Amino acid sequence: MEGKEVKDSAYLFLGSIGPAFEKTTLGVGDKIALKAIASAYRVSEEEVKKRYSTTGDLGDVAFELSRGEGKSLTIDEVFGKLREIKETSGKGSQEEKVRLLSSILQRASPEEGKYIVRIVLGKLRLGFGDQFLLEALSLAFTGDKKYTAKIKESYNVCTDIGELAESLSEHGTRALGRFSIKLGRPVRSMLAQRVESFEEIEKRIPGEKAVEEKYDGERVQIHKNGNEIKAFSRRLEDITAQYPDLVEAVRRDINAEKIVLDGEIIAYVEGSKADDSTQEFYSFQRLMQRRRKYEVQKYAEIFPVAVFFFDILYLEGKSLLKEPYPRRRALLEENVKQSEALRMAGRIVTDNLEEIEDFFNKTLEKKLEGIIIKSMSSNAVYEAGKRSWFWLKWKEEYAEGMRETFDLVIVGKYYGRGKRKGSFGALLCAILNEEEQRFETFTKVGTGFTERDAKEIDSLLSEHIVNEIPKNVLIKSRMMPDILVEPTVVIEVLGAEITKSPGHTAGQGEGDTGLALRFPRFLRIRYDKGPADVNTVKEIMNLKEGIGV
Ligand SMILES: Nc1ncnc2c1ncn2[C@@H]1O[C@H](COP(=O)(O)OP(=O)(O)OP(=O)(O)O)[C@@H](O)[C@H]1O
Repeated sequence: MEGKEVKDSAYLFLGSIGPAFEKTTLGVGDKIALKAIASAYRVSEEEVKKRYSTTGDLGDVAFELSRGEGKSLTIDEVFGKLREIKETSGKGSQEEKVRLLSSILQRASPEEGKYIVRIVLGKLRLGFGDQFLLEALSLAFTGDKKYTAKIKESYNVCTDIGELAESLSEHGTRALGRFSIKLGRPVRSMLAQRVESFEEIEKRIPGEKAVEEKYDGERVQIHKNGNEIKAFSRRLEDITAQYPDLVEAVRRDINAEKIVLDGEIIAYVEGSKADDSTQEFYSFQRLMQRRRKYEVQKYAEIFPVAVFFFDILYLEGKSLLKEPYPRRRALLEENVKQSEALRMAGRIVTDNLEEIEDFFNKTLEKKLEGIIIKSMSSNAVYEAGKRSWFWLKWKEEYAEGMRETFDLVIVGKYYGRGKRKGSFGALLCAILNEEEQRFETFTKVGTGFTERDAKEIDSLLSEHIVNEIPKNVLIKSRMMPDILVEPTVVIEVLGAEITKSPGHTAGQGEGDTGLALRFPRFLRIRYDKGPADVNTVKEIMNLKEGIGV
């Protein structure tokens, strides 16, 4: 077998007549298949129905009814006929599909008839999937199974199984590693590894890293080739028809002629009033309302979406898969003109874990899921189809390992930054060191407040503002808040994890690192408690040992 025959049979093995990203359904349902079987084997439709109700598989029915009259078919014949069936459309197409299917069944052996019926119905179950086929290709065209992993790597980039098989049959192992991204043929998405603890982030990606907002929607790879725009899902399906609004936005606002962008589609509305800096991210369920065949336009208006781009894979004829992430991000920024529907994933670049924590807390405030941490290293290429250590994911639920509440006293306040400038930012909170009789900072709380809470806290604090750090408070200069207050107001906070931190002073003794509470969330003001009633350093140390953090 060679060339085109290899290509076509690779598709057929996977029960299709083309690559996953092309629309290959034949438009044949049970009704058409039933009629074709009846006509091919000259039995009544009733007879076919009866047998179908006992076997539950029209392929088996064809096998039973076939009298073995047909000679063997060639791959070329089968493939050609199936393509013809697919392309028949319009008036009278149902009858034509019946006729075409019937004619090929007449010429098929019983076994062939069985599989042809299953393929046209999209129900081929050979009991093996892509992986098995890749192994078979390795054995057939390199003489050894050991190349399967390498073939799989190529398959992540060349997702057209037919093209891959054909190329292997012609060039053997020389075909490997030669594939690149091509317009109209999506590569498999790069995925992120999960880390088990916040510290692991630093271990996996030491030093400077990018931290991006993580959107919970639908992964999308957009291919623009002049006026032709296509959108592919993570499973490589063509989802262009579902998002006419995004297609239009790409046509209008992306100037590059040939470009491939990677991002996440999310149900989203930008704050509409001038003074409104809010962004509204909606649930995944809401986005799924857009997954429909009919009334697409109407639903596009009811459920507006935006795509948040975080990568660029191809630009004007050149693959960017081997370019490092910082370079790709720079090119992405150059080529995406932001609009309401086309956005860039929000991010910071930092080597400071506390900043990452702050950024994470802010993403939760926006009702996002978490963060993706990305390596800035020069070898951080786009690893198509891989769960890569160049990308780490950290979600709220990972931080929920420990959930305890703490009573803390407020010693300072930070203003909001950026868009939230001047407004309520975060509170610097402390616990009591009984031995030293002072308050030592333990965490910075920036989430969980309603607008009313924020106002109430502001008014309570207003009476206690001071110009210098009070004598009974220990704050590191790097944590200096915008406003200092006497330790008076007590709040209850939910926290996830106690860790060592160079920024906080709680229990630091002679050393330089104190204890800190990670992922704090404001619960309520404790009017009933005074500063002497807050948690003590001793209690926190016991708790830390008790839970073995
Ligand atoms: N800024 C971003 N960078 C990379 N991926 C992002 C980003 N924002 C959202 N994502 C999405 O987050 C997904 C990973 O998160 P999550 O663990 O929630 O998804 P999953 O489907 O459960 O796992 P995975 O996709 O890693 O198999 C990515 O596949 C991608 O679709």
